[in-house]
This record gives sequence, structure tokens and C-alpha cells, in this order.
Amino acid sequence: MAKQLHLGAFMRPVSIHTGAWRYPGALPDANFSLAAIQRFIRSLEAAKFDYFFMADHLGVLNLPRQALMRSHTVTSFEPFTLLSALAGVTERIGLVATASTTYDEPFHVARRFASLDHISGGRTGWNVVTTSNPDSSRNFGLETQPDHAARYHRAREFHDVVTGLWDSFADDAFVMDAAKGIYFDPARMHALNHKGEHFSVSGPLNIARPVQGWPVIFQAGASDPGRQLAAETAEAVFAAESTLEGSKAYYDDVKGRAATVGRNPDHIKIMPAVFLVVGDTVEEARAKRAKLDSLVHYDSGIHSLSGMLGHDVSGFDPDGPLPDIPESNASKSSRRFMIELARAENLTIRQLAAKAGSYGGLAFVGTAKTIADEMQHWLEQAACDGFTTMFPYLPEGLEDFTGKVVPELQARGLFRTEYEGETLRDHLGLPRPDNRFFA
Ligand SMILES: Cc1cc2nc3c(=O)[nH]c(=O)nc-3n(C[C@H](O)[C@H](O)[C@H](O)COP(=O)(O)O)c2cc1C
Repeated sequence: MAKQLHLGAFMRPVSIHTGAWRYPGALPDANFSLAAIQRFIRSLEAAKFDYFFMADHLGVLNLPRQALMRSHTVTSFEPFTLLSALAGVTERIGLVATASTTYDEPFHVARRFASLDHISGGRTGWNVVTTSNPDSSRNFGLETQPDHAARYHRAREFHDVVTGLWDSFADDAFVMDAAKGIYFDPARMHALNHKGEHFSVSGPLNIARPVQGWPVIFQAGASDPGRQLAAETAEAVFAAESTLEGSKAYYDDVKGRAATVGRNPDHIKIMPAVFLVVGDTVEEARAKRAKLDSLVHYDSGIHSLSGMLGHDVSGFDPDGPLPDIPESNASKSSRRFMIELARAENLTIRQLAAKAGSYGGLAFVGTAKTIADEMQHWLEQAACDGFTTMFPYLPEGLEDFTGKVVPELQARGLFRTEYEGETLRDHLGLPRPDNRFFA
């Protein structure tokens, strides 16, 4: 059979787009509505999605109050609590949550994911993040966040402790022999006794080995240490490249690094994040996107624009042109992109702010056919193994994708029409890891 796509959903319950909660028909209260989120996950499961992913940032994102109050993207449920509730209303779809290696403890993380893996019948994935939100540190007794390299150093050891704890019991350890009075066989239990640079954890974990052996390891590193951690540990990666060429290079790099450390490159799935706007015509899809972008509040857009330019432009006349601004330490590519856009399209600061504040990453905007074409092209060009989908506004934006694009992908043989296995590892085509302590 020809290679098929994997599809996961990146779920901000209202959307990742900061204008989305104002879109006609959107559900602005979805962040705090279990009923709404249950509806979304049922649609995704009916469409045979691989997974539902809930991100986490351990604090509101570091925006000024004027921008913060405009955005629905910074406040929602704690992922574990939510996914535990969703496990009870779903049967097959994978449940992926972020947990931080900087602000959490390996024992807690291992135990929570092992529990959710049992509760869900083997459908869990852990998105390993080092947490780049600088405001998070002040919620955990630190004035500033540990630097990038230190965070990744800790993450590597954190992963080894968590996976070691998951291997605490052999699969057959729990004999539950009522006649002999033996609940579990102590010879089939291993205490980790880990003493490392960052952690001292004796173990064993107080729960049986997860259904999947280990929940699936997700990661989203973009930097050199981020990619290296992905190559050494991840089984699925949320890539954030915005072009086909960029994603191909990322795919080759991460799979190449995985091969260098002795892993099978097929066992690490590259899942770029993509923002999807579906219309019955390309023009209609573009009009939806334009309407959505027009709903980004000026205070939110001007903050994003200042960030991209590396210079506070909130004091300039919103209806005047962008003046010359000094060089800065901001990302050179985004600064140049914005300045060129302003000049080429003769945009006012207000117009430019609206563009800066909308979603700037990879987007497929078109009909079911054109979006399926793009997805097929990315797959055939070895730029991805599937996509982590982001919806422009919910429920309509999600249901347009599941109701129109998914059937088109299925008709082309590019996506499953039924789940073939029970676990998230089955959906993603990943092997169950051996227990390092027990044959
Ligand atoms: C689709 C996607 C989802 C992400 N989810 C989270 C998240 O839930 N929490 C978080 O702190 N960072 C998240 N990140 C950020 C990454 O973990 C990572 O920090 C970022 O891509 C920058 O890479 P670097 O850490 O290698 O510099 C996400 C990134 C992407 C592309």
C-alpha cells in the first residue's frame, strides 16, 4: 500500500488564531466548556484522526496587558485533567499532552502518563517540552528561566528517568494469584535507583507498566539541541517549518540524526503544524481567512508587529506609513519580511499590525481538493509523515476539514477509513518498546 498520512489535531479549543473568538459562529467559551471539546474530539475520532493534542505553557503568555486581554489563546484547561475526561468519551483516538521537563518532576510525569495510558487503553502521548515561556519561571519560585542549553540538558536526563520508571514492572509482574496470596512478583519489579546530575529517583513507579510500554514520545524542538533531543528520544515531532523546502530539510536533518544514533528513521514521524481554512471555492476560503485576520484586535496586532520588528511601533500614527526603524536583535527574517511587505503593498501600520497578529506559520487555504493536493505533495516529496492540524475557528473550521478534506484524502487512499489498531502506537505505526530491565 502507498504511504498514508497521519493526522493529529493541535487543539486550542477556540483556535490558535487570536481573532477566532470574534468570528461569527465561533464558540468563545470553548476554552472552559467540556461539552464543546467533547463535540470536537468526537468529530476528530469519527474522521479517524491519529491524535488530539493539548499544549501547555504553565502561565499566561508574556504579552502586555493590552494585548493579553484580547486573546483567548492563553487561558484554558490543564491538559491532564481534560484528557482524563476525554478518555471516557472516546475509544480510539490518541490523547497527547504537554508536560514540562523544566518545571515538573520525572516521577510525577511518569505516573500521570502511565495512569492515563491505562485509563485510555493505550492511547497516550507525552509532548516533551522545556518551556520557553519566560513568565513560567515566576510561577515556580525562580526569578528568570534557566537558559536554553541548561533546559535541554535537564530534558535529556528527565526523559531517561521517566522511561526508566515506566519499565519498573515486567508486563507479567502482576500475577494476582489469589490462591497463593501473591499480588505481584517482586522478582519482576525493578527499582531504578537513578542518581544523576539533576535527579535522584529511587523508584519503582507505583503503577503497572503502561499499556503501550511507553506512551508515545512527542517533541517540537527547532534549535540544534531541540533537534538532537528529538532525534535521540522522540517518536513524533511537531515541525514548525513554513515552507516545503524548509520542512524537507528539517525532515532529512532529524531523521538523519536519528539514524546516526542508531535509531530507525521510520520510527520518528515528522508532523508539521498547518493552519487550515477550507472553502467551497478558493476565493471563499481566502475571504474567510481575510475576515478572520481582520478580527485581530489592533492592540494585539501592534504588539506582534513590534515583536517582529524588534522595535516598539505602538507610538506611531496607526494610519500612517511605517517609518524607518533601527536595526535590533529581533529575528532578521521576520523584520525584513514585515518591512518588505509594508513597502511592497504600501500598508499603513494598522494594516501591517493586522497581518502580524494573525497566524503566521504554514497555512493551506483552499478547497478540499487543493488542500488534499498540497498534503499529498508534501507527503510524496518526503517533507512530512503527516500533519498536526490547526483549525481557524470552531466548530465550523474543524468540521469543514473532517467533513470535506478527510473524505477527499480517503478517496485518494491517503488516509485510513477505519482504525486498524487500538493504541496510539498502532495508529502511528510505532513499535512497543522493550522493557530495558526485563526480557
Ligand atoms: C506544534 C507545536 C506545539 C508546541 N507545544 C508547546 C507546548 O505545549 N508547550 C511549550 O512550552 N512549548 C511548545 N512548543 C514549543 C517547542 O517545545 C519548542 O520550544 C519550540 O519549537 C522552539 O524550539 P527550541 O526549544 O528547540 O528552541 C510547541 C511547538 C510547536 C511547533
